[in-house]
Amino acid sequence: MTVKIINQSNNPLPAYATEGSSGMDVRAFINETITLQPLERALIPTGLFIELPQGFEAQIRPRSGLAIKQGITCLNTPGTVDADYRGEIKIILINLSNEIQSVRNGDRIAQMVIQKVEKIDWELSVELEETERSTGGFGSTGKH
Ligand SMILES: O=c1ccn([C@H]2C[C@H](O)[C@@H](COP(=O)(O)OP(=O)(O)OP(=O)(O)O)O2)c(=O)[nH]1
Ligand SMILES: [Mg+2]
Repeated sequence: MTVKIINQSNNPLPAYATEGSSGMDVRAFINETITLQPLERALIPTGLFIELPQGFEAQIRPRSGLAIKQGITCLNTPGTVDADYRGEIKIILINLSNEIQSVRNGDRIAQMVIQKVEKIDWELSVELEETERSTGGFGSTGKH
């Protein structure tokens, strides 16, 4: 499947790092280095605009390396890019470390996973089918 993309940045297009990668790494498109204080968040531009077909979404997910090395993650993970969104894709990063962190132009700050999405119609009911779990949740299946 091909998807239309506009790239207003000076960075390469989001790309799968390996043949088996689920996500394409997405790069920051910024004029100046952004510094994030502990617990500070920032909306980081990418310079990217996409045209997804109906029935798909793009998820914006954190990168594990950034999370473990720098404590940087996506605040709204997984971010949802709707199929009908035509604006610039932006990444909401937050610094969950105790140190000041920097984001530079071209840094791979997140990854984008393209997913199929089902849409449904509600069938308003007063009763639901019984199951083994029934209404049990929140640790109801055991102690460990
Ligand atoms: O990490 C993200 C998440 C969302 N978006 C864009 C695409 C998405 O289609 C739009 C709206 O996102 P969302 O539905 O999560 O935000 P909202 O607060 O519900 O805004 P809206 O009322 O515009 O739907 O913002 C991004 O660029 N990056
Ligand atoms: Mg919304």
